Formats: sequence, C-alpha cells, structure tokens
Amino acid sequence: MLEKVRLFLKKHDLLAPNSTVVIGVSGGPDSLALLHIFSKLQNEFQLHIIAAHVDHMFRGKQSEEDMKFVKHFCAQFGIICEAKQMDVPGFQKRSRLSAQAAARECRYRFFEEVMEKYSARYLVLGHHGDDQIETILMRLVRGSIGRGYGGIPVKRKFGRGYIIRPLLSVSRDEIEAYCEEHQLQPRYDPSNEKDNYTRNRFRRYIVPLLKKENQNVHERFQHYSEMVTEDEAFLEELTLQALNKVIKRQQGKIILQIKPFKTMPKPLQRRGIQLILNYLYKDIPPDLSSVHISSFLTFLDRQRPSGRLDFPNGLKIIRSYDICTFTFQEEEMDTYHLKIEIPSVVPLPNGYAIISEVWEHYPKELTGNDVFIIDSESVSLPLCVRTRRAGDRMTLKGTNGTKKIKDIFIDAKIPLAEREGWPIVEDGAGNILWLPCLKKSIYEATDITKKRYIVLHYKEQ
Ligand SMILES: Nc1ncnc2c1ncn2[C@@H]1O[C@H](COP(=O)(O)OP(=O)(O)OP(=O)(O)O)[C@@H](O)[C@H]1O
Repeated sequence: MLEKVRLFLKKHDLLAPNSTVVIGVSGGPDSLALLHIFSKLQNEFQLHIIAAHVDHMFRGKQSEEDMKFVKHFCAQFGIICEAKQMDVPGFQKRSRLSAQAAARECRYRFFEEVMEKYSARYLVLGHHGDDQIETILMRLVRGSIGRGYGGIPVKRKFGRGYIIRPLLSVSRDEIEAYCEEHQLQPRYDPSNEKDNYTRNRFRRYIVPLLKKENQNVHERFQHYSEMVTEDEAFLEELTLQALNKVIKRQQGKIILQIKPFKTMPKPLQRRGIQLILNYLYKDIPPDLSSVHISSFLTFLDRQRPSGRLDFPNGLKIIRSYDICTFTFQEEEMDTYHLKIEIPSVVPLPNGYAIISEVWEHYPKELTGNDVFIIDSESVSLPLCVRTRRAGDRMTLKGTNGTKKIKDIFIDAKIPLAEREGWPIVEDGAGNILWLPCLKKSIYEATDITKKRYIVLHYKEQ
C-alpha cells in the first residue's frame, strides 16, 4: 500500500518536496494509516509533519479518549500533534446546521488555523477509494452539477495552500489490512455509522455488489473521477471565454443577455449557469442540482418575455425581454423603456400589455382608467412606455399643477415592490400622459370632433 500511495503522490504531483504538511487525524483507521505512511515517506519527501485532531465533543468521555489516543500515537512517532476540543454542539445550536455540517465547519476552521501557525502548504486528509465510489454514486443518484459528478478531488485549493487526499488510490480493505499489518489499532467512532444513513446504505448494499464484479472497482472510479475533473476544467475554460461575452458582473448580481447566450452550445450553456451560480453563492447550497440548471434553460425557452425563477437561499432570476438578472436583492425589478408603435401590442414584464389602436372617430364608449385617448394631431410621437425615474412628475387631468409620481403611488397605497415596474406612458416630448389604472394627465383628448384618435388599452395578456 505504501508503494501505491507513493506512486499516486508522484503521478499527480501532489506534494512539493521539503514542505510542511498538516495531517487530519481522527484516530480512525484511514487517518491513522495515513499518518503512518507519511511518517515513512517523511525522509524521502523531506516533510515536516504536523498532526491535527479535533474533538467535536459530541461523545463526552469517549471522544476525549480518542484525543488522548491520537496524542499518544503521535508522541510515539515523534510527530507534533495539535489537538483541540471544540464546542460543536453549541455551535450547531447557534448555526442550525446539521451535526455533521457543524463538525465539518469547526474542523476545517481549526485545520486552517494550524496551517497558518506552521506555514503549512498542505492539509492531508484520509478519504480513500471506497469513499470515492460512495460519493460518486450518491451524486449520480441524487443529482449534482459539473465537477460534482467527479466526486472527491485529489487536490484542491484550501486556506493558504491545498487539501490533498493520497489515500484515494487505495481501498478500505487495503487500509484495514495495513492497520493490522502494522498493529495500529485504530479507534472506531460509532456515531459515523449512525450519522450518515444514505452513505451507509451505499456502503453496505451497493458497493459490495460492484466489488463482486471487480475487486479493484475503486481504481476504475478514481480513474473516472480524474477524467471528469480534467474534462470539466477544460470545458469550464471554454465556458468562461464564451460567457464573458454575454454577461455583465455587478456587485452581487449578474446580468445575462439571453439571445447570444442561447447561441452557445448546450454543454457550455449548462456550465455557464454553473459558473454564474458559483460566482453568486458564497457556499453552493446542497439542494442545488442539475434540476435547477435544466429548469433555468427551460425558462429561457418560454414564449413569455418576462418571468421569475426562485433558486435556493433567496437567489432570484428575473427575466425581462432579452435580459436575465441573477440577484439576491428583493427590491430588484426589471426596468424597461419600450417604444409604442401605432398600432401595436407591447407586452410588459408584469404580464400586461399596452395595446395601441387608431380610431376614425371619438371612442366615447371607452371609459375607465385602463384606457387612454389621444388626439393624434396634438401629440408628439413616438410614444413610449417605461418604468419610473427619480423626479418623475405629471400634470393631472382636472388640475393645473404637477404632481410627483412618487406621491401618486403613495396616495394610492401601491406597494414598493410594484412601483418599480409600474408602466408609465410618455409622449415624444417627455410629457407623462398616463399611469395606467391610476391617473390620467391633462393630455387626454377632450375635443370629440377630430377625425383621428390614438387609443391605448392596458390589458392583461
Ligand atoms: N475529528 C477529526 N480530527 C482530525 N481530522 C479528522 C477528524 N475527522 C475527520 N478527519 C479527517 O478527515 C478525513 C475524512 O473524514 P470523514 O470521512 O469522517 O469526513 P467526511 O465528513 O466524510 O469528509 P469531509 O472531511 O470532507 O467533511 C479523515 O480521514 C481525517 O483525515
């Protein structure tokens, strides 16, 4: 096994010689074998080894014993051991994370501290080949995205350096055998069995079937993982080049142009969405999966020019015509400025439309706040419909003075969220003619003897 790990380290160039490494040692068989192997490779790679252990304080005396055991084990091999008791139950209550996630967060924080303290470039963890099989299968079954299908990475950036996992090259059985051969007598954490029901089901029922087909199936999965990871890195690079031409990044949000985005090949579209999500989410929510990416792509194919998708943790995707905005901000609404051809139907992002018509006589049968009549001789064209701007005012029908649009909204008790997207109809000279369903201006036709009128309707589509 030592030889396999040595070859794996070299093949992937995991470790620069002469480095300081922090090894996460729980006291279980994997990390104990890991530490033992590294102590053997210490001279060859000229390593400075630090062991790091966290007592998550979930199991009282028992986990304290684990800590003592790890300290003692390290002392036997002359290895520095940094151990810490962390109040994970308390942190779990405050953070409302699952026990596993809370433990993980505390543990990784401590690992980072130890790396800082010793200026270590590597954190070495004991994930092995069977962990890899289980992870990939679980992600296939549950659904994942991009690199996720590649399972556990051999090397990834972490803190001031990297996390590396040299035991991905070997199986659980090989580790157990190694422990026996070297009389390592690891500690077993019974909560591992309880905590992770799904993983345990894969471990107990699925992996043994695969091992019957091929005893070294972990090597096949590892090979698959490395291929997926390489392919993904390449495709991500291509995606980034294409994506940069169709998005604009703003603080905490991304604006995407739909038409050019849709000319990108589908595999790049899917990965493009992933990159956008990686950029926006600090931590990718665990419930985000390929289902969300597919639903986004379907959303872009819909006929309706506007709409909204809600993603986990409050991310909103708002579509308005050829623009899609990804944002966490609640007040975000689509602004627009659209020319009204006459006659025409102008669909609006709120699901309504402005419909313009020409009448050869005064339409006295049309009354109400959802219709506006214009004398075509006295209006300056073109007309447009747009969202509000700061300082907008209009002269109301039946009054002389102007009134702020903002005050009209307030008086009518229009909710803030609706004000941003409320349509405002304006003429070519910049006069506000009409706030559909709310107020009309003095520019509505009063002379009923003219030969030609423009009639605007505001209707749900
Ligand atoms: N209490 C601990 N103290 C120090 N290192 C630990 C501890 N628990 C786990 N590790 C390190 O993490 C490796 C993986 O452990 P385990 O499989 O329990 O973690 P996981 O939750 O599956 O994975 P992850 O660490 O990615 O969350 C271990 O082999 C060991 O290197």
